[in-house]
Amino acid sequence: MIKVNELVKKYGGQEVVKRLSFSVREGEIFGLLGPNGAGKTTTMEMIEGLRTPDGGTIEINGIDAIKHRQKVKQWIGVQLQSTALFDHLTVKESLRLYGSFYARVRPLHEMLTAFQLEEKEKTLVKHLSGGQRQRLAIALAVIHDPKVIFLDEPTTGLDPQARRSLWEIVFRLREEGRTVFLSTHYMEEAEVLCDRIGIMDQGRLIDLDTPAGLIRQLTAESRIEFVLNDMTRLPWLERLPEVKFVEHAEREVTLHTDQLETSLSELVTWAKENDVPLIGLRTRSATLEDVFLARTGKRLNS
Ligand SMILES: Nc1ncnc2c1ncn2[C@@H]1O[C@H](COP(=O)(O)OP(=O)(O)OP(=O)(O)O)[C@@H](O)[C@H]1O
Repeated sequence: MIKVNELVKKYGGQEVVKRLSFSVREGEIFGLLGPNGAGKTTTMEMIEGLRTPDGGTIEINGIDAIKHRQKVKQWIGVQLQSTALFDHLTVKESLRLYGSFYARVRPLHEMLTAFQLEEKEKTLVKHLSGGQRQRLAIALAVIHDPKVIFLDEPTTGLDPQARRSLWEIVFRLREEGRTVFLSTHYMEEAEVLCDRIGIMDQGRLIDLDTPAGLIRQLTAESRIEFVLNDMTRLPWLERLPEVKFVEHAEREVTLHTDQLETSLSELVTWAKENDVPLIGLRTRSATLEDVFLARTGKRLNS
């Protein structure tokens, strides 16, 4: 659906998007994940036709999106920043106004229902909650029934409940057969929402895969943690099957393993046979946060 090849953007001679190449498949939710300043917005806005690239090509639905901006525009929907909405219009008036820009639009009542705004149709935009504003901003972006929808950090600043309600809406966009291209700096959001994720840092795409695929790439997949009373037992733990190495901070022990189930069942059997209590036993599997740390050397939300 979208093909980007060797995309470059410079500001004042400095490259902020560096020969980026990737594809977004039809009907998927694709996410760009990266810290502030990684170049996500610049990349999205070049694809949307709002900024002109300094190099590379962009294809949308088989058409050169740089040469044929107008043609491509009808297929795409771009979520406005919620600050760009008109505060003194009601929800209904906003939908009517944006609808008037297009020859063919989705019916008003359908939009109000789909975006859970039925009860707010007569409310002024300035009186909406953060979540309602975001839902309206997305409704306005899909009023002309586009094939591809761009959402730039759609849940930034929302509380967990409003965030979840927005995720439902994004899933529905995919169910309707649309392609969703979003950016986020929330790990959990990327993991729950996206079919595939491109990790972006300093203008480059450093990895691209499904969330599970990214996590699988990590060697030390899982950890088993517990408190050990008798530290003389430590050498036995190192010999347990599939345990790669053992760390400890005072009596808090961490076993690193590629095969969580095998190591865990061997550990429990060994502990029972030797009457060793495993205090506060718990397991932890790798997350996208670990992937990000391993690939970039830094934490995303620090
Ligand atoms: N119009 C501009 N003129 C000059 N520099 C810019 C402009 N827009 C962005 N930049 C710079 O380009 C880099 C990438 O910015 P961009 O907004 O694309 O990153 P981002 O990943 O979307 O970050 P954020 O999550 O903060 O929105 C940053 O260093 C930013 O300061």
